[in-house]
Amino acid sequence: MEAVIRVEGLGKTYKSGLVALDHVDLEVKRGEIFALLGPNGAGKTTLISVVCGIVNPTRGRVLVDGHDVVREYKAARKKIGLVPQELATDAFESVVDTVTFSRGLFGKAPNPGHIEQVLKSLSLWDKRKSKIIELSGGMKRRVLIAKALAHEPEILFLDEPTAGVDVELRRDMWKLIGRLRETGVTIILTTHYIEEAEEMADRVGVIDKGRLILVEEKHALMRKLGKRKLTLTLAEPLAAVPAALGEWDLSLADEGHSLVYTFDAKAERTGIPSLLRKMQEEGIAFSDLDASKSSLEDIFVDLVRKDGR
Ligand SMILES: Nc1ncnc2c1ncn2[C@@H]1O[C@H](COP(=O)(O)OP(=O)(O)OP(=O)(O)O)[C@@H](O)[C@H]1O
Repeated sequence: MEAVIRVEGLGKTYKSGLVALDHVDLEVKRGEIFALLGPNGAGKTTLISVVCGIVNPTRGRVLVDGHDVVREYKAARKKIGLVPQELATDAFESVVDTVTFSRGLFGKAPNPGHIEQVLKSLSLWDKRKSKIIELSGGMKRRVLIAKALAHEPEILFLDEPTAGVDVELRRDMWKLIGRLRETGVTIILTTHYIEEAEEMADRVGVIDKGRLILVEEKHALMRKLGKRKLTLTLAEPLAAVPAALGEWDLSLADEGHSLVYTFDAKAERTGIPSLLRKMQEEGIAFSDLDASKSSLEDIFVDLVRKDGR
């Protein structure tokens, strides 16, 4: 698929000397949902801000649909809708005026039909005449999305779209993002909820300390790095993993009441039958067992921990 965003050798050093981005290369494909994951302070917002032309890069360049974000700022920015973390808008304006104004900022001709459709899709139509200040936090979040969609962008950036929203609104937003993708919009989101990336993303990028440490198709990532776990509830608790079971990757949990065996999700031979045989030989009985797969969250935590070493 064709790249709609090209990030080449991007670096950002803030005046304080802090290196927020360190040689980032990335291509985002047209029509995909790309999730950018990373711990606090990793550089996610800085990267989005450079791509959106809000922060100037120190090195490298960004092309948005072929337009350089610095030299051809207007043309590049017109393609992009940005949903920031915080609402910076006139609290005393009405919803419909705020959203209509956002469209005008990009030099687009008025289109009340489009604004109506955006407001309806975000369940804001009934509130269109309300002042922003009168809305709940979740509704303000919807207004941010409506503003970003007002000028019919081809690329939508969502910075922490569901931070602090309730479960219902989160599900609604996921549905909305899914519908936008169906219309061909490219979506880039940052999130701390790995579940969100697991639910929606086609590809995942992990950023840590300003470096993009991994970009991978989500399912491939989960296949490649996923681990499976077998948890055995022991009949009698153990103080330590017995030496006789040293050849398996075992740990104790639940104050010695559970034995956890971690193994490669893609391995042909799991090692479970031999482990169970050995346990029987050693007289270690279990009363229950449970198998699980690692989530994207486990994989992410593991990656960032390894990067820190
Ligand atoms: N204007 C600025 N001046 C100086 N340093 C900054 C500025 N903006 C961000 N930083 C620093 O750059 C680093 C990256 O910040 P950034 O906001 O991009 O991270 P993030 O991944 O979005 O974090 P979070 O998940 O907490 O939102 C941090 O160390 C931050 O303190």
